[in-house]
Amino acid sequence: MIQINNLQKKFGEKIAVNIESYTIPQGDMLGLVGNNGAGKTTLFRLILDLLKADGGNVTINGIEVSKSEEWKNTTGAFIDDGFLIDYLTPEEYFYFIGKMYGLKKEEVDERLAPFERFMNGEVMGQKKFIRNFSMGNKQKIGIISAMLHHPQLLILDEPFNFLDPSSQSIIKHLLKKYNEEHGATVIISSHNLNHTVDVCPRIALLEYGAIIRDIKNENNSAEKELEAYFNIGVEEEI
Ligand SMILES: Nc1ncnc2c1ncn2[C@@H]1O[C@H](COP(=O)(O)OP(=O)(O)OP(=O)(O)O)[C@@H](O)[C@H]1O
Repeated sequence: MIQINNLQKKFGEKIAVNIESYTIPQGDMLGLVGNNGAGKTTLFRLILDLLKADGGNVTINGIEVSKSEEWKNTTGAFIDDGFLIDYLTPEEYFYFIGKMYGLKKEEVDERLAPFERFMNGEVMGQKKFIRNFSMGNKQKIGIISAMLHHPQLLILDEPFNFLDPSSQSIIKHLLKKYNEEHGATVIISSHNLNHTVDVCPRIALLEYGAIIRDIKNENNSAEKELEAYFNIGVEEEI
């Protein structure tokens, strides 16, 4: 379970995150949506202790993320390609990540198998360093490496970015399956409302750093509410 308490982060005078209280129970699949600059990435960085909060805290299973390393073994994340190691090939990178979590080469291979269609023959065996891959393929490498150790908490910032339509569809399916089969908490952010309502039974809408709506989404029921929110003012201004 993730608990957010009075979490605040400012950049100068700009409030990036300001969340009084928010709970994400284990096993939830949560979509974070919000306009550019709403605070999605900053919130992820605070959850992952990549940024120091100005106030408040985040706990994962009761552990305050900034005060312990324990949650790291059971958390996987891909925020941007800064997470990757550019001078390795994807294979070298996957085995390196596997080693970190005590996985043998064969175990890594086994865990890569379900991603075969997602990789579409363009990731493995290319004899190419990660730095020379396209943005879409880097995105794939990052998502897969975040999932390799079967984390109980998976955080992906804009996982559909740079992916072609069929890869978007495959990763939607894989994430849903992962959440269901592993009982893992999965949190994604996205500007793609269709994908978000397709895969996330719960959706948090961020505005100026605050969660202004916590939407239950059953059979795409959140679609209309989200479309109404994101269309506000558009007709008047055009
Ligand atoms: N390192 C930083 N220095 C200064 N301001 C920052 C920094 N990181 C984020 N911000 C500001 O904090 C606010 C929230 O940014 P954030 O990147 O979290 O939003 P986002 O919802 O992820 O946006 P997008 O959808 O455009 O990716 C924005 O106003 C942004 O300009």
